[in-house]
Amino acid sequence: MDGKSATQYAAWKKLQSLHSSKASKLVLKQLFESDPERFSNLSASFNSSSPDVSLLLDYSKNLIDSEVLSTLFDLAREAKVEAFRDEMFAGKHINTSEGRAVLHVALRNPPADKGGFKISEAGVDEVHGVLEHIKEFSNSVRSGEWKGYTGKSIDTVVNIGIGGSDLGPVMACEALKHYSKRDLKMHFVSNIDGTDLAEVLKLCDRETTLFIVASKTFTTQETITNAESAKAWFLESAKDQAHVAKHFVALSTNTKGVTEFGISESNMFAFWDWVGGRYSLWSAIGLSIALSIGFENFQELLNGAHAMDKHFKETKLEENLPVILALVGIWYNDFYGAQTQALLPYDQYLKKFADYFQQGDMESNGKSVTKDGSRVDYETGPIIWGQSGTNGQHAFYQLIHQGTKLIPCDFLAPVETLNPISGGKHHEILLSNFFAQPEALAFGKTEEQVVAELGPEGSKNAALVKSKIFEGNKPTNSIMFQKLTPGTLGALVALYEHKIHVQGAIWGINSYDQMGVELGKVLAKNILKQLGSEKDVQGHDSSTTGLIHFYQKNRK
Ligand SMILES: O=P(O)(O)OC[C@H]1O[C@H](O)[C@H](O)[C@@H](O)[C@@H]1O
Repeated sequence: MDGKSATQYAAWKKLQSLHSSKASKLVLKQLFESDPERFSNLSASFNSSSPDVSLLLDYSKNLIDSEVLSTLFDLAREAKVEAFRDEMFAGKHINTSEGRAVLHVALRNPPADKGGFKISEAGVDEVHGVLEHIKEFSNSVRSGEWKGYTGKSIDTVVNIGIGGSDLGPVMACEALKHYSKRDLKMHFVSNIDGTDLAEVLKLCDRETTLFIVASKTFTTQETITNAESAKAWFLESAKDQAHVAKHFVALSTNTKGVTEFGISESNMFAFWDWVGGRYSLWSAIGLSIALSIGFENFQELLNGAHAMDKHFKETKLEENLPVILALVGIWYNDFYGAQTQALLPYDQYLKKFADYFQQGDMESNGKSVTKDGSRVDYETGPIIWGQSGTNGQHAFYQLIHQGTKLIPCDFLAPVETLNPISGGKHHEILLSNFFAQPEALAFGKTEEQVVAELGPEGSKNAALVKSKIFEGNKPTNSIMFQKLTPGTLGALVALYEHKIHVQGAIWGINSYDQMGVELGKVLAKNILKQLGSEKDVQGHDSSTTGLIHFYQKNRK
């Protein structure tokens, strides 16, 4: 914490020596054989006041024993994870490079008289007012009361935003489609590539479309350009600028930018600089989610996240789900040299979950200097990737099972499906795969088993035998939840948010800035200016100049 290099911790050094002395002995098959209670010893649960919102985390299929695990918890204590967590909840400005608090937890915090945490920071007392605004507005659009410029109700919503102003709403709208108002079509435009907007506009009617311009800063080139083009498209038939008020709303912290764009303050949903873009789906940025699933469901999403916040804040480290995920992740990331972490939800509604946490995790913990500016001499944030099961099985699981890389995987699945078609047959098949894959990864298939299967004749082909061996001992976490409700989704997202927080705390980095996205933006602005100029491009290396010349020569 506070910029301390993780390698200085005694527990870190002990983990290094445990890895050197034990790694080859941490064999899942033997670990399970030697401890019949391994599952109950190495699983933990999260429960909330809502019976539907609960999670089981089975972390027994990890390359850990009690000594490794207790040393990992020692590391968390030495890195003062609990104090750092409490500082976040108290509103301390833990985003030190930008001098900001980090308070996405305040966005889902109930009022203090209803059991909420006490958080003192400017703007926190405005949270419930903005939620009220979201409620009124989403109710009026959903009921048909909100009318477009020709008096028709809204039937299409286009969210224009990128990064955190896109990925959260996209992921949550997809995840909660079951609860959505089907006659309100939702579209998301993010890319500056004109194709993104052009293809969506083909599906829209100017009289019945609502555009949500979502941008924390309201300066993001992609979003402002897309929003301007959408406004021009709208005005082609609406003509009168005054009609914009019926069809454009903004979600932002930048009132000046919003009003300059031509959206009145009354059509603006505010949030605050202590909400990071990748942590903003709980804020006004979630307006499209509230429009899609209704405000009550949106509130349930917040409640589920708050329940996880309470769990994270109040549960001892050894039973604390985000802490366990974080520590197990560090064990592979920093001691086994694993580069990536796969998120594999066995729930089609969660197909965007890994995409969402690519930004959540990689923008947060993709850092190489500690908070005090020292270069780290260990690995920080993992590469996050994945897709929904069983599709992934037929694409990339081969490499996880038999490739040369160690890929820790998190498997997630609901006990109950929201679509029990064909008498529940699909879900049983889905879950049988969810159970089978971690089992196969952990225990593999030995040469003896392959030989027995192939028989004496088939086994004469030694290469074939080798190709059919599964070494096993591949680590996984399995997370089960009752069914994908808004509350469950809230809890799951908050679980991974806090995992990221704990890892960042141990690595001593600032998980809450994103300076690494700036350089490319600045260079692109400069090149854009040069592309429009008569003069030859200046100041680039020969590769960049060559590419620009190629483009200039061939553009029509
Ligand atoms: O919401 P905006 O201000 O438009 O920002 C959109 C995105 O811009 C940048 O890429 C940041 O790195 C992201 O964290 C942010 O979510």
